[in-house]
Amino acid sequence: MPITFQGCSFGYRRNRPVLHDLTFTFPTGRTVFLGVNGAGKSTVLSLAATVRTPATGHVSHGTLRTDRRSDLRAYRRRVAWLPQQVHPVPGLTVREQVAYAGWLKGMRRGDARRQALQALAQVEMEEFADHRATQLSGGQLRRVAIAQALVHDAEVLLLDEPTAGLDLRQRRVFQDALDQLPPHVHAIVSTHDVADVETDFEHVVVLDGGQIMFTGPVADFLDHAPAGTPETRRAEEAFHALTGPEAAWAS
Ligand SMILES: Nc1ncnc2c1ncn2[C@@H]1O[C@H](COP(=O)(O)OP(=O)(O)OP(=O)(O)O)[C@@H](O)[C@H]1O
Repeated sequence: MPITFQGCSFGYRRNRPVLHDLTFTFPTGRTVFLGVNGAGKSTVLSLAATVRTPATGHVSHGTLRTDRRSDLRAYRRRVAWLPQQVHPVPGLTVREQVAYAGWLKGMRRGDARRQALQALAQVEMEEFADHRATQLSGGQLRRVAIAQALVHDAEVLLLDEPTAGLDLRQRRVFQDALDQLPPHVHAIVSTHDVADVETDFEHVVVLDGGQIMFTGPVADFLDHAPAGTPETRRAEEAFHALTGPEAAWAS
């Protein structure tokens, strides 16, 4: 089941609105979420994660709506969120931090501890399970945060720049973890890295100035690159064609 935005508007205090009456359904499967700095990607993901509340409208997953208090608990169990800023929890080991994330999502303590090890293995961090989370490098901490998103059986993963700061090998490990998700689990991954869009994702969503400029399969996205663009630059050029000055003018 997809995540749907219905008439969502949102602005940070006193600033001009970031989203205005956004109505949009994210594709299912593995979706890459693109946009220039400040386009509104993190804002969209945080609304879908119920970390922020839209001024108007709501987000839904199936019949569950974020504006119905009685739905919130069940909605949050279905949705996992990896924020851009990741913080270690002082005093907790890596395994405890991941298990804690699962417990917050309603898992039993024992299940959360067991699943935490499995999630850490998915990001090659099991050897750090007993280390203090505060002693990790930035990239290691990000991998722990990915494990936090994977630990409970969410149906939608909202991952905000999960590979920022990861080395090439760990980017591949992350991608393998995405590839191994069960078919009913959907991932929305925001990134500035368009190089591997074709191999790693099924769908593309492009946001610009809080508006959806494109949504569709990767092949259709790549078709926006000007004719004659070399294969290796098609994703980048397609992105520029959709978000460049002319695209902004046309909208
Ligand atoms: N906490 C905040 N307070 C005020 N304004 C904010 C805050 N967070 C984001 N903004 C503003 O909201 C707009 C959208 O920001 P957002 O972080 O959602 O974009 P983004 O596409 O995720 O950008 P990036 O790629 O740089 O992470 C920007 O103009 C930004 O300056």
